[in-house]
Amino acid sequence: MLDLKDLCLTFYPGTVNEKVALDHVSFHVEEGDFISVLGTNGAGKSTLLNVISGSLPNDSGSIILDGEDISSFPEYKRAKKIGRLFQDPLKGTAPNMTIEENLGLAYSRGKRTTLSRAIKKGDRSFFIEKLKELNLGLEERITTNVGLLSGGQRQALTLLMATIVTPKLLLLDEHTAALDPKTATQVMEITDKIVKEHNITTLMITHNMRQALEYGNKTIILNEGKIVKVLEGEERKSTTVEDLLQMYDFI
Ligand SMILES: Nc1ncnc2c1ncn2[C@@H]1O[C@H](COP(=O)(O)OP(=O)(O)OP(=O)(O)O)[C@@H](O)[C@H]1O
Repeated sequence: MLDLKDLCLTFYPGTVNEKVALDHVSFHVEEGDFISVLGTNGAGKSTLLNVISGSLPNDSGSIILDGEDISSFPEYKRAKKIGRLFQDPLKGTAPNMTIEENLGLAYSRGKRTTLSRAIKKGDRSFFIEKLKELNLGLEERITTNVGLLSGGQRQALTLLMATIVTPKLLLLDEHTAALDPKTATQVMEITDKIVKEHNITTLMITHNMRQALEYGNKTIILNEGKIVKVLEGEERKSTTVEDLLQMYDFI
């Protein structure tokens, strides 16, 4: 589904601030893989997701998504295939628009349309069904402005918006890190349910090692812009948080 081939990116090359953020990253992601991405601060995790989504240009290498080389596509074109969530629940929604309007825009992603046309007759009942699945009572608040929602409610809505048209790839950049532990667990469970139901190929950055092992089918560890460990199958099943901490000590 996703092939990363020899991706490189250096910030401020040739200066005293030169920083190699991605160092010949090659990796193959199978369709339906749900991969947790670990690594110390500055390891290159967000840069990797930024390069895949097109918000940062890579210096060299290529990105093949669903058989298509998207390396030269601008970010807006990739956004038709890639859903993305950030740590900040304020990103990804329009606060002065209602839940319904936000969902309408997300639902018409990739189509040239006006807001009034984005929300068509009959969509409301579909949106209400989708909101019910979040189990947060948002279906009762469809005409509420998104700016009035809590961080957790907003993050769950952003997740729904990113997946209401099933993306080829979902990129989650510490999307539960800013939430309190109970809400973070709730949003993580909603994420897992949506990803599994639609078999969405997903990369999820997290600093939560328990979460990294509990969710998804593979874990990769980045260090200094390189993938230094891939955990899957039996090895991943038998890996504990303590094992991961030890791995961090050795990288
Ligand atoms: N836009 C940028 N301009 C310059 N340097 C950058 C930029 N983005 C990232 N970097 C640098 O590249 C390196 C990798 O950063 P990145 O944000 O990808 O790390 P990370 O693994 O996501 O870290 P964290 O866990 O702290 O979020 C860091 O040294 C960072 O300072």
